[in-house]
Amino acid sequence: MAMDSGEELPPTAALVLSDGTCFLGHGIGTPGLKVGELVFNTAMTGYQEILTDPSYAGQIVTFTFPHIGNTGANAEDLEATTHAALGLVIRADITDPSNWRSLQSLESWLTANGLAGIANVDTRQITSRLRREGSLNAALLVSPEGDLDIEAARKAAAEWPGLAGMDLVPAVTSTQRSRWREGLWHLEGGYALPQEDSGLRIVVIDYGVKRNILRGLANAGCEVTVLPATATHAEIEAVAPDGIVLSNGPGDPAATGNYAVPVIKALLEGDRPIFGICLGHQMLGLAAGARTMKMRAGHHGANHPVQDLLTGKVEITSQNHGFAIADEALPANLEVTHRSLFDGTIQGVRIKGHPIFSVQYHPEASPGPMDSHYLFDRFLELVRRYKSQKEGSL
Ligand SMILES: NC(=O)CC[C@H](N)C(=O)O
Repeated sequence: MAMDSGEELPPTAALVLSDGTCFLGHGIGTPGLKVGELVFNTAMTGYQEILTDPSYAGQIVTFTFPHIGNTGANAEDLEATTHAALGLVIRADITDPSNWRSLQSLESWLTANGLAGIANVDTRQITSRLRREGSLNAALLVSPEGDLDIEAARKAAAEWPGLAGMDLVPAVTSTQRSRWREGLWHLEGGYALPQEDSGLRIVVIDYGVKRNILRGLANAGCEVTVLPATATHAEIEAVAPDGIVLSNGPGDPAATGNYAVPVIKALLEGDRPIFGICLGHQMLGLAAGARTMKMRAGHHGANHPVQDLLTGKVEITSQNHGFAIADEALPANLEVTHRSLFDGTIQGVRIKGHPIFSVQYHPEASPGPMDSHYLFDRFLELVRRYKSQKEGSL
């Protein structure tokens, strides 16, 4: 194996694709075998937020940015402590940390959190293959002793069923109702206490929610209640929320059909504001009667241009999805509000005549630009209006 230094070392990791292609490299993180879908992410920052986003459950992330490790690892950039990405594929050895927030090196954090990785592989070759041929399943094998059973990895990759049809929400959702109180991280160091109480009560249904969605709502002074993905319509009503957020999450939206979608369908009959994010957006589409599809290579990065069709404005967005609402057979009551300027796919919808909308991307960013934060304001404005109308009619 050719290391960056030119030194030849025996390989301690292998990445074996489902078509049998094998990349050898330097193992990092936790030894063992991980099998999942191989995706690539083009973000230049935020590797810890990416790796802890529960939407990545069942996936191995190839980073196209070559310097991974320079911010080390800290306690603030965790998007969740549940299952998330299985591991990572990087071009060079992990860079030494040189950031004031770093508490430990990326390598020791990976090991402590059970993530596997391979370094010193040609990430450009992997990425161009995934772009050309679409997503592939892969096995990531790490063994510090170098006894790599490539055949076992090849078999595991070939036999992995793939994300289509796979429901991974039960592996990442919270099991109990809880309250979220922490605001957004501030550059001065530390989390902001939520702003003055806005009096708005928001329920977030947790399909694998990222903490920065919860922080954004708490920061705006909302009372945030997090409910498990299996929450029934009655359990949601029992909180008497002024607005509902359907969170991001992993796996195939169509595979959650027997619990989440019927509940969302019932919520659509009501008049409460609803905001869907990523998996939540896809499931909102399903509940409204649309179809979802598996994309070829998906969108994973922090620089995806999206046009808001209502204002004409273009925003640069943070994205992480492999499924999307299909353009075919859209129900008449669903209006497309946002589209990707990369490939024209649907990036936002709203239910005509109702305060209900959703986006395919991540308005909370983490990592990524903050262009889409206005969507939280748009949602909270609808929530405020709903609450004052409700109080006015009492
Ligand atoms: N970030 C998300 O919520 C991802 C949604 C879904 N699992 C997809 O890959 O399309």
